[in-house]
Amino acid sequence: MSSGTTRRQAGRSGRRRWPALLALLNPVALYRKRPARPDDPPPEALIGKGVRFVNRIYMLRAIGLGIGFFCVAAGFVQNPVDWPLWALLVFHGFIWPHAARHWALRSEIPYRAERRNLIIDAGFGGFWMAAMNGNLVPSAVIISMLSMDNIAAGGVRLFMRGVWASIACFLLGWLVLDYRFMPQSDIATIVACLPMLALYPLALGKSTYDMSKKLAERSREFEVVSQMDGLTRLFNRRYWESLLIEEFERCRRNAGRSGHDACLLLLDLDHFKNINDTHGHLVGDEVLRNFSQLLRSRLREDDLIGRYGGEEFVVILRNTSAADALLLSQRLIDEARERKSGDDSLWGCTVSAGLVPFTPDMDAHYVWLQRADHAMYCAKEKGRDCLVAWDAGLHRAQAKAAADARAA
Ligand SMILES: Nc1nc2c(ncn2[C@@H]2O[C@H](COP(=O)(O)OP(=O)(O)OP(=O)(O)O)[C@@H](O)[C@H]2O)c(=O)[nH]1
Repeated sequence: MSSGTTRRQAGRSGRRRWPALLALLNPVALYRKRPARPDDPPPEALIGKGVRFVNRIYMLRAIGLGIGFFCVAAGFVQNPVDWPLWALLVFHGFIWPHAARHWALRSEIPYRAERRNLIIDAGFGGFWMAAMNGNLVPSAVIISMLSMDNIAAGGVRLFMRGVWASIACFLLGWLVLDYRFMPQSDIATIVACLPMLALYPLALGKSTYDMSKKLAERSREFEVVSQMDGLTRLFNRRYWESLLIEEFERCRRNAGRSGHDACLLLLDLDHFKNINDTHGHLVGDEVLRNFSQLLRSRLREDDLIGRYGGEEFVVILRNTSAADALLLSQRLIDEARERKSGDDSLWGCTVSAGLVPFTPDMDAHYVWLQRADHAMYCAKEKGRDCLVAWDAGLHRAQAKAAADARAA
């Protein structure tokens, strides 16, 4: 891309950003209900959402307003006020946190109600500034703590809404109370603000840390779930193929070195459709789960087992020689057959399998897979319930079949 194009694009996106920034300075736009976007969840999906958010903010609010009480109280001692303001301060410091939580939890959408409570907090902050006649230290401490809350809870938009709420309530306080600008803070007031300065950021930091830890755990869980097949809890095809590519590259790098062999095993349940048709899909699912369990119990941790499709399973036998892989695969097929007369957990299903050791002549990982597929189909053709290992003869047969297909 030319630098001219880049500059033009940057200019365009910059131009688009300006209205958004200006909207943050416009209280009418900030408080106007945002038009619904196509990817918004339906309103009914929001009902009951945000309980954890409410509880988290409750804890912070109880600590913050409890300590903040002493900041404002010190301001009131320095510049005395009438008892209704003291009563309002006691309410805000010690009753409001519980009332706000109760109110939010009883709302249809607790998350939204809690955001509203945060704006009310910011409004109180502005009002206390006016009530303290602009006493500088407590005003700055309270406003910065409330802003920290709002930006942490709802980003710049909630922060700016809070700023406007603070300004409005400051002006209201100015009009209602006999406001005189007295910014000097005496030493007692400054000392009373210190606990808030020291403790509140700690509480907010701890709460943010706990939340990010939980988020990291969630994203790890999601990652694991996205790699798994839901029914069998084996790797799903997409993830397993990525492992196959890695293994293929590893084998290519180590080609010729002993102890770095790997084999690919493709297993398919025979006449599985009959199980579904005769006993129903639930029994079919049970057979798939039982067979996965058999694979898991007989293979090593190191082997990478995946569900390739409906009743097809794939295994990368890592660091396994062709001779060992042959023995192991044959044992699996025998065990599946023996279950017919044993616990019958496979409902009489037998297994056909194709086995292909890695060889350096393979150009790409899918050649390995194609060969395994071909070997497995040869096992089906041989009458099922058996293992076919890839060898030069099969290679020639496949090459001939491919040439015939091309000629036809
Ligand atoms: N119960 C269940 N059945 C599935 C699932 N996925 C695929 N199937 C079924 O597996 C069956 C596979 O049938 P076919 O491909 O004809 O294979 P087959 O009956 O095993 O025949 P051969 O492979 O030739 O021995 C189909 O009926 C699919 O509907 C699943 O998750 N659960």
